[in-house]
Amino acid sequence: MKNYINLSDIEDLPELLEDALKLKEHNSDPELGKGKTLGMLFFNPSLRTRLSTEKAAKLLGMEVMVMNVNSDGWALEFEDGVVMDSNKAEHIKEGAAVLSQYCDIIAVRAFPELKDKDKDNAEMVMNGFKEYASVPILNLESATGHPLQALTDALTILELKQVKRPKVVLTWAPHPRALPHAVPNSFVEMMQKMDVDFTITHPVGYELNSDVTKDTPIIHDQEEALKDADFVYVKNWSSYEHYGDVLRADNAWTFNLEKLQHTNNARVMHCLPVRRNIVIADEVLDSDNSVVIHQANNRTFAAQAVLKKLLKN
Ligand SMILES: NCCC[C@H](NC(=O)CCC(=O)O)C(=O)O
Ligand SMILES: NC(=O)OP(=O)(O)O
Repeated sequence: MKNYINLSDIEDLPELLEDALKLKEHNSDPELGKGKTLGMLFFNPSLRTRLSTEKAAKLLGMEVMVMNVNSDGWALEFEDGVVMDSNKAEHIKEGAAVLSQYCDIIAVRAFPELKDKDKDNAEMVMNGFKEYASVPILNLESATGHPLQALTDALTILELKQVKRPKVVLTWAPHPRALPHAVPNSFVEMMQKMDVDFTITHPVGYELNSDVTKDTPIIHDQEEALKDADFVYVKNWSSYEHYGDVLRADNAWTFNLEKLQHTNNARVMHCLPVRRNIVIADEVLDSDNSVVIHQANNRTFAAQAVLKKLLKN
């Protein structure tokens, strides 16, 4: 694997998932990354991604360097050919090339601004690193995708499913802030690759990018969509059509016990962090149906399997 920026970078998904499961049981490669350095750059906050990826790298024997770019680094310019007379002191051309001298893999988190759809879809930060770095790039959640999260989610469903082809429902839930589409996009793309019966449910106006959802069934009646679900993935996202807008903030779509009762005693998933009693009710998060901590634990092994692939490149 040259980079892990999109799910399309995965060459053999079943093999990658199998390796992650094996690594969870037994750390078979504690020396593979010896003498190699992972550099992680964060343009946005993180708990799980930062710590699970660092842990994964260390389980492979790697050294890890972490930088919060906004607070610690020079502001980076990504536009080509500009006169750099603004507050941006360093161009991605030098920035990525210099980092490539110190790091064997560069990992980057850069959320969208949710103001200009075309700009966010252009993935300027991730693509800037890809173009000007000479080492593999690992996406730690970009404007449009969170492929490490999606790999974790696939791993979690694979481990916990009780029937060969479970019914999986992605349901929108409310949130006070405008959130990105990265997590639902990557989850949708991952479910399309897996042997699951997959449905998306959200209020009218919250359609995701149709280039992502393709022919996945979308049902606007949440109760109907949840019927017989084995897994429910709860997530907020802002409007894609009315780009970045929060169209509604009422609690009619909050995932609570009443919603759970429409399902087949479903396992409830969320990437975290989750706003309790807005996105998911306490009664669900504190129940045995919630697998959010199991999911967060799997982040380490998904990251480890991907880092192995990048190291072997
Ligand atoms: N990395 C996991 C999710 C990150 C982000 N959530 C957030 O920003 C939530 C922040 C808040 O609750 O204020 C998202 O939805 O893409
Ligand atoms: N799920 C996830 O990516 O969490 P963090 O934002 O805390 O890294």
